[in-house]
Amino acid sequence: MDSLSPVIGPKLVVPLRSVRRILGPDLPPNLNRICNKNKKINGMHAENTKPRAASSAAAIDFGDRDWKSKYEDDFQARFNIPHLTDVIEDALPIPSTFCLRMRTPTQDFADGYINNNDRVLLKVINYSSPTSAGAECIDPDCTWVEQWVHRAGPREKIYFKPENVKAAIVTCGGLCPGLNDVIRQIVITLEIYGVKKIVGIPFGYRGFSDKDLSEMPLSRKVVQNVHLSGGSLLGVSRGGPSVSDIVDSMEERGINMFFVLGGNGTHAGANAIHNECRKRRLRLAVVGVPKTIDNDILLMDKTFGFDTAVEEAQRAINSAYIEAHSAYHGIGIVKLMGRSSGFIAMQASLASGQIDICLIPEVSFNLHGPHGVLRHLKYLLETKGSAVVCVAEGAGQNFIQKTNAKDASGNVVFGDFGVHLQQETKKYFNEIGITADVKYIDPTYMIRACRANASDGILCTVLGQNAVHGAFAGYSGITVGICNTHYVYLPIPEVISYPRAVDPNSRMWHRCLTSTGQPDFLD
Ligand SMILES: Nc1ncnc2c1ncn2[C@@H]1O[C@H](COP(=O)(O)OP(=O)(O)OP(=O)(O)O)[C@@H](O)[C@H]1O
Ligand SMILES: O=P(O)(O)OC[C@H]1O[C@](O)(CO)[C@@H](O)[C@@H]1O
Ligand SMILES: [Mg+2]
Repeated sequence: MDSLSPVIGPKLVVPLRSVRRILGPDLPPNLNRICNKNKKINGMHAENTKPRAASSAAAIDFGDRDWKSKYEDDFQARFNIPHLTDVIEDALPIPSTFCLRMRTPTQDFADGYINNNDRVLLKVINYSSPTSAGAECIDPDCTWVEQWVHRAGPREKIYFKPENVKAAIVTCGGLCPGLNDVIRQIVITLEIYGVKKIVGIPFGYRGFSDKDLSEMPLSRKVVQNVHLSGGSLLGVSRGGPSVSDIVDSMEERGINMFFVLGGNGTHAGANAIHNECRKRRLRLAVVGVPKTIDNDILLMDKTFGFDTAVEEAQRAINSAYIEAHSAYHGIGIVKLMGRSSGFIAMQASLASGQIDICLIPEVSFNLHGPHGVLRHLKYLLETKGSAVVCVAEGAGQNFIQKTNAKDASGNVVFGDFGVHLQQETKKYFNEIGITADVKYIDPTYMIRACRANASDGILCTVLGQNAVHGAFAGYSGITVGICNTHYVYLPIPEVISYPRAVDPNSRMWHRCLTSTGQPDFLD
């Protein structure tokens, strides 16, 4: 991507020079900030996933009277959801075997099927100006452009005979509250369609290659109460066999419906598996369910487990607050998950109202110096007597020695900034001769192992059901999500082209700053 190209909204790339051509050299301050911010974010996440190659939006000529309709057509093509019939022309639909159990079905009460042409609007704010807070614009005038995505749900026609289906479920990456709820709902919904052969692949993609691991037969009876505990009934792992080995194994096992629960990495794998299946012309549906406690998947309102994490984090924050408040010059530090995205830290800080400083990977800060975090802690002790800090795990990595260590999936292993901050805080107050009682709480794995709360329980239920509806409808290479409170199907590449991050220019981050009252910690 042209390093001068700002990303104004997700992946809508407008070359900066064309913005400048229209607006002149002086960009509105907001747009300037957007440009700078995105350069920073793209650089920061380069290790993980590269931003998608500039789409045709990069070549938009705003002088063209039809640019808007061309953009909308391009968007529609990008968000088209792949279907088995794209490569298997003779795949014929049959009437759905899914029906709601009504003792007295009436004509008025439709079967509840979704029309294939139903769409959901992805963006709902019509920004009147690029300078409007948090504006996501495509052109310099911030013209309203419609971006429609496919509505999820059961279809009247299906592309699999339930008696011929062997469905497999896998959970990959780290744990996340709600995994069991999704597994449970997939199994229950498959059975309602009439599927008898349902298996779990143990310990992520590794379960396809490790000869000691055997498939776990699944049924409503097996999964009935799994949602009452956290973790994954199937186990999780990072790393594993190659895509072609996975597809070989699926062919051997006779799997023709594959449900993949995981984050960005898992979805990259799922999409590669889908492409390999297409290459082999297999009648096999691959459907993802985004699992990321960090909430770092693009375009969705949220991912399951995130709400639970924010809720559970309150206990740690409250403990840190009580410790800090009860000590003479107490400072509480809480570290929360978020490798490259500070959503949990931001939302947990907002929810608690007890945080004085929230540090996230997306926003740079100084530790030392007249405007640094430590100096502000001193001010807080002087004025309030105590302070509570919430840090996302990916924050402040520039202060820590890099190790080059990677996990089995190739993700960079981070240093512990929470511990570093604790040590630096102690050292700082020691050096300036002020008493400070520093307590550090790292609740990350306790949070991740929780069972889903009620709101995540509902989200998991709907996502699990829709994953099955999507597979039966013949879609493959898709994932399910919630956009503007409606459930949708999205093509996998569009949601994983880079990890979703907190926008430092967003209303939500501004609200967080308003709530904590923290300065910007920059010189
Ligand atoms: N680009 C890729 N292509 C194929 N498979 C991949 C790719 N990236 C990751 N994977 C596989 O996906 C699985 C999970 O990846 P990863 O460990 O990154 O977790 P994740 O899905 O991103 O979830 P989390 O949010 O917990 O990190 C691993 O088995 C890994 O080998
Ligand atoms: O220690 P593990 O299992 O590799 O998982 C840690 C990672 O998982 C995540 O929660 C994402 O699932 C990250 O925030 C974190 O870095
Ligand atoms: Mg990952």
